[in-house]
Amino acid sequence: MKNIVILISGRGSNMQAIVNAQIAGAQIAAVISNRPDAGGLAWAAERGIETAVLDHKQFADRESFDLALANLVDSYSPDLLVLAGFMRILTAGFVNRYSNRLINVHPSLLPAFTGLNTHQRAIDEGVKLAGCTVHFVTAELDHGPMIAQAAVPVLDDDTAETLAARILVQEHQLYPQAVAWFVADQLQVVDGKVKLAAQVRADIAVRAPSI
Ligand SMILES: Nc1nc2c(c(=O)[nH]1)N[C@@H](CN(C=O)c1ccc(C(=O)N[C@@H](CCC(=O)O)C(=O)O)cc1)CN2
Ligand SMILES: NCC(=O)N[C@@H]1O[C@H](COP(=O)([O-])[O-])[C@@H](O)[C@H]1O
Repeated sequence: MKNIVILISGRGSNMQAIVNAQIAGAQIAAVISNRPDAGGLAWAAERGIETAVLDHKQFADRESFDLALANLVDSYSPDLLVLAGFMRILTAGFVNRYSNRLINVHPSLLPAFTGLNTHQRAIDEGVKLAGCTVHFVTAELDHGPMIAQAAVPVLDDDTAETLAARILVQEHQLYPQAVAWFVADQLQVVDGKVKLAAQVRADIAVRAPSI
């Protein structure tokens, strides 16, 4: 059984999708928010999942918040730390504690549109495809090794809200799948890129057919 801790900042719809997926081999140890008013906290608590709040506004700086957050997270002995609508940029010190076991879902087709307001920026740029990316988190914002992506069309009459809603449907399918791959040890980071274990075996077979 792998322990999963999920960090949220708001409604937590991706957290809900992961919980509802009832992933074999996964146990949601806790849901933690940096915002006391995060709607996802009540949703998780109503389902018997342990919740906690660490209000970033109560800390003098990012480093002290991240240190307290790491101590809280580590109290649940996570095998995997999942960012699900978590809206704080994490320090290198925090990220490096969870190398290759810290993931995030970002609402764009990375490397396009890192940061915030991705939907409006995609519309403003006139792109015809948008989507979401699940990736390992590194110190450099939204630049970690990508695990999976899903694309949706951008329609002429899209608003940021309509595009966000279309992408969210894909997030709710993609993120639980990515978590399930991690829990089943199907993910490997090779030269900074993520390969599914089966694909890694296939790649080796192609390069060395004599094996
Ligand atoms: N070191 C990293 N930290 C985080 C990453 C990452 O890849 N590396 N991913 C983000 C998630 N994210 C986009 O997917 C993201 C979240 C928050 C922000 C941001 O600018 N936050 C502001 C506050 C915004 C707010 O409170 O509404 C801030 O932290 O000052 C950008 C991108 C999670 N962290
Ligand atoms: N940069 C992080 C970011 O923008 N994350 C995005 O927040 C939305 C709400 O998530 P939620 O419904 O799971 O709380 C989701 O679209 C997620 O991709």
